[in-house]
Amino acid sequence: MAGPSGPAARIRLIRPDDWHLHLRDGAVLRDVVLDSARQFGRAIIMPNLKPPVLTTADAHAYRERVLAGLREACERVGVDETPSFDPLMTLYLTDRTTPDEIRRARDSGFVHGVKLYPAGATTHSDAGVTDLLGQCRRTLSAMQDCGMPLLVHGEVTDPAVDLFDREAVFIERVMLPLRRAFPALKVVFEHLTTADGAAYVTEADGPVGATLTPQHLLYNRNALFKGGLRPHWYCLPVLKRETHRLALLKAATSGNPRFFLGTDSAPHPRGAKEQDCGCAGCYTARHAMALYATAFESVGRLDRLEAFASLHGPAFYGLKPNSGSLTLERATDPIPQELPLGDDVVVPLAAGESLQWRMSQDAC
Ligand SMILES: NC(=O)N[C@@H](CC(=O)O)C(=O)O
Ligand SMILES: [Zn+2]
Ligand SMILES: [Zn+2]
Repeated sequence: MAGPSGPAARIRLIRPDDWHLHLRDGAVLRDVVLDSARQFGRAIIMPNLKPPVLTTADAHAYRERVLAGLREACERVGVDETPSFDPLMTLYLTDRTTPDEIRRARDSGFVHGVKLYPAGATTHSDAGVTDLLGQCRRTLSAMQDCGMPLLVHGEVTDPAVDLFDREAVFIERVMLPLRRAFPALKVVFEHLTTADGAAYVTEADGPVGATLTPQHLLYNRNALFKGGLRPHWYCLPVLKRETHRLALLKAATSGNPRFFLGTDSAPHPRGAKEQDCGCAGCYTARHAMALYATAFESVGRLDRLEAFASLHGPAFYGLKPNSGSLTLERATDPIPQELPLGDDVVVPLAAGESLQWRMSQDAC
């Protein structure tokens, strides 16, 4: 492992986990799942399918499809041994999720979180919650009692609030009242994008954590408009100003165990992004660890990557770190212009750019 500033040719980490991942379903799932399983021992699998993953039974069926998709993907590309990959499932919280469903989820052992999508906030969120403390009190209370984390897309949907302010306003309008009402509820502020969010998570009392994506650590909102409109840099919450990026990078590399890795890798077919009303979501799974290593190295903190990627997440979720390892080596490979995605293609984040790291071939 490199010291705070020493240039290393290789870095070996405890096998990391991805605490925020969209795998989708069907042929798309089969095309993306191996990208994650090659690097990560486990991933929190987001439930925003169409229709969403509402019940423990839905989550069980989806988990089986993920595992079958991984086996098929390995066969197709001729991987001898399927990488060990544990999909940690989640339920999609609605106004109608019951306390009984929460207890069933907890008893299942394979559901590790319940996801709050404020209705209308992001991709496939129309079935989401309309009024968290008005509609979901009993369910939140059951979650608090049985230690089930609430995973939060932290943006208000009020059209009167500027898009770039929606995370900061969410803290005031939703997070603070939620944490006052349920101080022992475990909450993950997903894909944090602002200095306000980083300060909140750092200072909040009680069990609060946050995931950070590679795009929010590496890029600011200029990337959306570099030489023209760039749909493949568009995700929600949207990229912010440079001051916010620097605050997020500081949080990620601080060693504070509340901050951990969550790619939010969210594949959309090229055509769904390059159109009048393009979808939100960046595809980062293929190069995830190389992207994070590039971000950490930019501030001379490769020595903090392992804790962020492999230790803080399991500690928050009450799990052990993985037993295997992952090796990254220096490289200057360009990110491909596109990758297969079902009967279409996906354009990965930063397509055409060169990274400084790649996963070592003997790593999986
Ligand atoms: N992040 C995104 O921009 N999109 C995600 C949804 C989400 O995580 O909000 C997706 O499912 O495409
Ligand atoms: Zn989200
Ligand atoms: Zn997401």
